[in-house]
Amino acid sequence: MDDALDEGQGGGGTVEVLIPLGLDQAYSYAVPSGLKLAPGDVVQVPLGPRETVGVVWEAGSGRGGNLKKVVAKLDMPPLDPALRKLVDWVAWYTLAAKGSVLALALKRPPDDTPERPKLGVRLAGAPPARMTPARARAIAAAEGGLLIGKSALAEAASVSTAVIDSLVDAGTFCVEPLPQEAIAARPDPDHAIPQLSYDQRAVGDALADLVRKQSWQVALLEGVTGSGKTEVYFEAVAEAIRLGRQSVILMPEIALTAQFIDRFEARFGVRPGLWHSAVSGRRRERLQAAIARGEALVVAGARSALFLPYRDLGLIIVDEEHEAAYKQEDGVAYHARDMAVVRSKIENAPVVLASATPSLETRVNAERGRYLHLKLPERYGGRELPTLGLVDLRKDKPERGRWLSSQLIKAVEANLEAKEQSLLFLNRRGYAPLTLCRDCGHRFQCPNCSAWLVDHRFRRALVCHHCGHVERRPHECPACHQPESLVACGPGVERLAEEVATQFPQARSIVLSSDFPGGTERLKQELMAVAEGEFDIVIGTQLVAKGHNFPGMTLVGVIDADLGLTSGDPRAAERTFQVLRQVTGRAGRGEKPGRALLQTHDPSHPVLKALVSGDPERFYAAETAAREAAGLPPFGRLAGLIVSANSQGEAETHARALARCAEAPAGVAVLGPAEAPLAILRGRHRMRLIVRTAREINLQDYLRAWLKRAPRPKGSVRVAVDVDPQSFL
Ligand SMILES: Nc1ncnc2c1ncn2[C@@H]1O[C@H](COP(=O)(O)OP(=O)(O)OP(=O)(O)O)[C@@H](O)[C@H]1O
Ligand SMILES: [Zn+2]
Repeated sequence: MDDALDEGQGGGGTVEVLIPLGLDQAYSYAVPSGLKLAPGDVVQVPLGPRETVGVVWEAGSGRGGNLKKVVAKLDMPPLDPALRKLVDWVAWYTLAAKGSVLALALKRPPDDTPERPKLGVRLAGAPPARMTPARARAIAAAEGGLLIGKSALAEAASVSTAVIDSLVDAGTFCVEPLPQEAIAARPDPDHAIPQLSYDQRAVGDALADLVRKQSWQVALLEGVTGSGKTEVYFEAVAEAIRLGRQSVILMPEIALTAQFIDRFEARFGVRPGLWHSAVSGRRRERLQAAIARGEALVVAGARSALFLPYRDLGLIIVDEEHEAAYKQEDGVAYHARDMAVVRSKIENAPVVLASATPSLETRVNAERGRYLHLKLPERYGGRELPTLGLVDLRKDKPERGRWLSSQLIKAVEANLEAKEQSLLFLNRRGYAPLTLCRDCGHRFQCPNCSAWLVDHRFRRALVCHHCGHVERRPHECPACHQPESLVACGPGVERLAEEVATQFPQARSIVLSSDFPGGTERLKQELMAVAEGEFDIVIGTQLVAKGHNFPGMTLVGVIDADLGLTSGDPRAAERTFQVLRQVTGRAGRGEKPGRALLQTHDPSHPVLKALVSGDPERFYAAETAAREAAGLPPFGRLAGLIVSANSQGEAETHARALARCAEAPAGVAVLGPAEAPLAILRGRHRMRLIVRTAREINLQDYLRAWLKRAPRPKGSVRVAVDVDPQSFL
């Protein structure tokens, strides 16, 4: 730098700064003299009338000229080259603006609720005037004057926390804040070494080897439900800890339950660093800093944990890699599993994709030798996989307005008799998916979307599952004003619960669904209560399908195995296979063997036949052949373009203009435009185009060139590109 140059000339040269907004390019700024900047530095820069945060993406070539100047360098860890490369890569792949991708990496956790210090109690004063056995136990447990968490003390003394409170009131105990929990205590790889089975040991060793090699490799860990995949990938995590390198375990948000954390703690002695939306902003901020310093050795998080500033990432694990929840649907449409593979390559580290039902893409990669294929074909402890049977609903027909076949009812009764748990699975929230007027046929539709409103009795409302629109369920039909004429059509979990209560009045039953008040905290409690055997019958949506361990569960009844097979979505068969295999895999994980009954109107459907045969190879082979024949992923590439606008006319005009300037060289097919299956969403009209190309065609280049030729969207028109679409609505 030449300090002699006068400031107005931008004595410090220039830098290209990327701003975390929907902009694709970095902007040039002058560097004030005296300020030293390097790529990755986080800076404050003027943007229009305001100032904003940005990241130095590269050194500039020019001399300041009349450029605006960088205001300051912020005291934040710089984005290292690996993370910058990931941002560039994700933007290239998804066609999202680079600034939008940067926002994922630079996002500061919300500055929300301050971390509440947890309170503990300590023995401080004289015993209370009135002594009870419970009080005496609590005092005895607090002997020695240590500061103990209130609930921990209550548990140790087997008293309720009310007893502790009463002793605080009496002055026997005093209350003090507990010392702040360490955000990233060092896990001990040898805290509790498990006794692995022969198979588990072989796979665990292979994974630990990959970590030791410190080079890039994708491994598919395919193990049947209950085979101990978690136990086994913990071996790889342990190895990374021994080497002092960081690991990240990605999970679908909902799988980050108390059960997982407890297992981690039992294995490593401390909790992992947790990164998901329910963790307070302050905690996440501290964790982020600890990650950047390399102190947090293991992070368990939802998909956004992929963009954290790891200092020395030595291992990535993607648990339940087949989960659709890994695909972000709004904003930057990235698939966290695929981007995890990208990040592991950039970091030169192994990545483990774990699942009992891998995605077809991953399966094919493993079969063709691109990924290492590690298998756990048996359940741990010699337990058998559940036996699966179909119930033909055409022959064993439930009564009108009911959904349990006589075979399923008998099976549940037998289970109640034997004091074993049953799970009834129905992937439909609410009471009924459709409400109509018996007299005039009026149906309740969302005013903003082309979707029926779902009756939610617990909430006393009709709800749109796409935009969240809520209205009261009226007493009369709004069209013909006939009172009491509205009828519910079809089943939801709430309605099934009603049937269960009538059918099995003596049973303790519970509905588990994501839309009840109380959020994830309540759900965690409920899942725990189920695992502890407090309920006989569990009624649940796909939330209960995976990752949970209910030792007393021996029967799974699938109410509607056909649901999802008829959607016309190219992944319908795969999705159904996965969810049904996962949910039936909840049965028989404890001492007793399990079984599952699947109710269907189409018992000869290939997906159901493959499931019942117990031979997943049969399904994968047939589905692989079908995809190959149709040129669908992973044998071809796919992208969806959604053109949306405030009016049908605008959306259609633009979609047609877009289609007209599409080229179709050999190996490229452009389908549409057609109305999207969800033709109106949140008041916006939607048209869809699909691009399918051969594998060797560079889909991203093709799309970019096309969009460049195409007319700019005007007025309310927006074009959203979705590479590797998972949802086809
Ligand atoms: N080596 C082992 N020693 C003791 N317990 C084990 C061992 N391996 C597995 N288990 C137990 O078996 C059960 C199933 O293991 P785990 O949850 O890891 O299986 P999974 O393959 O992840 O199953 P799913 O795919 O259904 O989630 C757990 O309760 C786990 O603690
Ligand atoms: Zn809606």
